[in-house]
Amino acid sequence: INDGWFREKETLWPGQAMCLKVKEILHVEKSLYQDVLVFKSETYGTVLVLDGVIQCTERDEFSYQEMITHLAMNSHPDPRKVLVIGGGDGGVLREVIKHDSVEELILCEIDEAVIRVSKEYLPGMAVGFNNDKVKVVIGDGFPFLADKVNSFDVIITDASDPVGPAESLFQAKYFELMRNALRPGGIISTQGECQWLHLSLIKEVQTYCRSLFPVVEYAFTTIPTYPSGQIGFMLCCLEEGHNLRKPIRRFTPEQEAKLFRYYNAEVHEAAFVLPQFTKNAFAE
Ligand SMILES: NCCCN[C@H]1CC[C@H](N)CC1
Repeated sequence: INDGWFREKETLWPGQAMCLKVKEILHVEKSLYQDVLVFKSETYGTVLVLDGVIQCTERDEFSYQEMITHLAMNSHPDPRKVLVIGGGDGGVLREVIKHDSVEELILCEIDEAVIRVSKEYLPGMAVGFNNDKVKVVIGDGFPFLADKVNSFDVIITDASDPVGPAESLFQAKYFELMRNALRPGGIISTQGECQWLHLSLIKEVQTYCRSLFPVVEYAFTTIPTYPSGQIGFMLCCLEEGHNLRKPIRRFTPEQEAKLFRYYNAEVHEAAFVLPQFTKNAFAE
């Protein structure tokens, strides 16, 4: 941070950097896994930064949290057992519990500092922890999944980027573990990076997902403070021929107006409509 601006300089998006004007630095810490920074921005509310990368801001986090969650949850007929890998800020938990069908919700986060800091500085996201359906495990999602079989209806991997603690969550083996942990008809939704920046990585992930799942789709959402203003999701389903592009469960427009700020049934469908350059890359 200099001259009062935070600059998100990162080799994963060379030659560009998102800047946010800083009002006040709230917390700086070196956790067991990463550098943790929380600051109050001038125009995006409180911001959580891990290893110099923006994870969420109060003003636009809902776009990512709602889409990574409801694209999967509304594609499943009756999601009862849900697992979140990562997601220590609590935002995905807040979204999952909007579905009454959920009986058991486990969150496996490697870094307790993220949960602690989110509870202190991001109450609007950490609200997800205040629910008796939620069970929190502090640990690495990779070994956590290693002994899970036929256990979850939906698995959401709310990861940071594939450098640092989340690196293993982008490997083929990890997707195999998620597949084995799913119950029949299970669905996974993972942080799928950005088509403007990481098309080769997305293609790589898509290729090994296609070797593991009968249905694999990429969707994306707009979010101002992520690199290039948008982020994608890889959605996979174990059920042959299942069309993930249309929600099979939906809330009424009145419920959507009350429950969401980004997601709705039309946005669900629109999220899978891809620009030609991405379609061309995926067809190669
Ligand atoms: N719930 C926290 C979201 C983490 N998602 C990622 C953060 C870092 C970004 N470059 C990509 C999305």
